[in-house]
Amino acid sequence: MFQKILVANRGEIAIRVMRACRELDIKSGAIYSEADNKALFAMYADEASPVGPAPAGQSYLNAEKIIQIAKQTGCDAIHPGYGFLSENAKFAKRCEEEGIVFIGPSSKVIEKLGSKIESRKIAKKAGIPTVPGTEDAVTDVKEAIAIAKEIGYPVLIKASAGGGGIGMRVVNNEGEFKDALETTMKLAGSAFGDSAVFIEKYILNPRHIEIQILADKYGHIVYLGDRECSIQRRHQKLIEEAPSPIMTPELRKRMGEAAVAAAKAAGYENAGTVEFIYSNGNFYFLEVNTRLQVEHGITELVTGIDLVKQQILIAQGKPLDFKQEDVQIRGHAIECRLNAEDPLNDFAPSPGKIRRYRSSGGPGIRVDSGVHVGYTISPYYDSMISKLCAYGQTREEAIARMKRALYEYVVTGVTTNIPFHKAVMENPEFVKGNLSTKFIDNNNIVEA
Ligand SMILES: Nc1ncc2cc(-c3cccc4ccccc34)c(N3CC[C@@H](N)C3)nc2n1
Ligand SMILES: [Ca+2]
Repeated sequence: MFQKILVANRGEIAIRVMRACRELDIKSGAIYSEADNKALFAMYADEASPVGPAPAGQSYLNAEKIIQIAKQTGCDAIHPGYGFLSENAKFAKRCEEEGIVFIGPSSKVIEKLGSKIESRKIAKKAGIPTVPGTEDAVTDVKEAIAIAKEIGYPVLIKASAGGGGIGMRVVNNEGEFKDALETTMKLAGSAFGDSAVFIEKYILNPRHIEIQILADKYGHIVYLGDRECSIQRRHQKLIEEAPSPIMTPELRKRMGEAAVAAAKAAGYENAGTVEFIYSNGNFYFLEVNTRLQVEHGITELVTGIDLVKQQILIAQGKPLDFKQEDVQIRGHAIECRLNAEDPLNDFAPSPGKIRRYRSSGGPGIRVDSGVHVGYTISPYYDSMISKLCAYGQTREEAIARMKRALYEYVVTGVTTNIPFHKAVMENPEFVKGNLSTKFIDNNNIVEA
């Protein structure tokens, strides 16, 4: 049993992990930067240690300082949350070297799955549908053009070490290729320290559907249903739901088993998400996210399984205490990410001090918030205020509850995207479940 876990993150996810620790009777340690010294998560933990100045590079990304704090405060394990160092193989390896349990997959698996080229090979070998494209990195434009001719334009050039849509470039014809290939390789080199790129057929207007998996240390791997994450802006997810409006028991079984096969082939342990794109009845493997995701709460709502507690139990060497057939998807859950951003200023973060704050409640509502009255949203980090989740027996009930909860939510002092979320909940295409990754582009969402 762990006595104490260091939560190497901030805001709502830090509180989320600390809540799981408290329920498991495990002490929690926080790290906080100078910008977060009055933050809720730092007060919530059993112990809080300053980790450095506000810039993430000097605080939440300072691997050696975090490991030093873990050792000095007697932590057995570190939970990285999402973002920051959560998918950083070097950090996971340093934890392993220092005898501190990294709550997640092994550093080797994080490294392997951090390469999209490697991940595609694993998926293909496991018989999982992948997007038509190249097996390996391409460097030679002639070779790339030959492949593109074979699979047909438009194609995507993707950075193997990329994430969240960074280092992705659409190529519509042969003439564009040379420049697109060179710029994408250069960008990948400078952004990720790895200029390897590969080619995929560009699937137009797909849905973005992902499968949650849990794997213990004894080879038991289960999938915990699906999440639709198509409503995003510049690869920032805004609204997610579980299950996907187009999901059927057969499709869920096919995608779930594909996700488990990929995890098995990769030697996966702990919580992970296998990302797919879906179009015209076909789904294609994209990548594996080797961390707990922001939107994990909607899966917890429809399965009743606490993913963070499962992560901690798995990291302690406990076998899963349930099987695939025990997993039931019941009802429908929607998550709206409430951000301090100004839709009239191109959704730029709108940092500032929260003057009045009252979050929603009542039947079927879950709020994961990291803020409070008087809290200043920092310009140094993401502009998230909270995640508002609404659960219902049906999608219609979940939407009705989300509309009510958005009506109840009061935040003044900063501009928020609550009006955007209200407008989506009223949007006929959304209500019909007609989603795609082009939803925001295709529907001019008039702020309510
Ligand atoms: N071959 C092929 N075709 C269409 C794709 C569509 C996406 C995609 C996924 C989710 C949202 C998007 C928004 C704008 C553009 C693309 C997307 C995509 N992503 C986005 C980030 C990363 N998760 C992979 N890969 C794609 N790959
Ligand atoms: Ca990813």
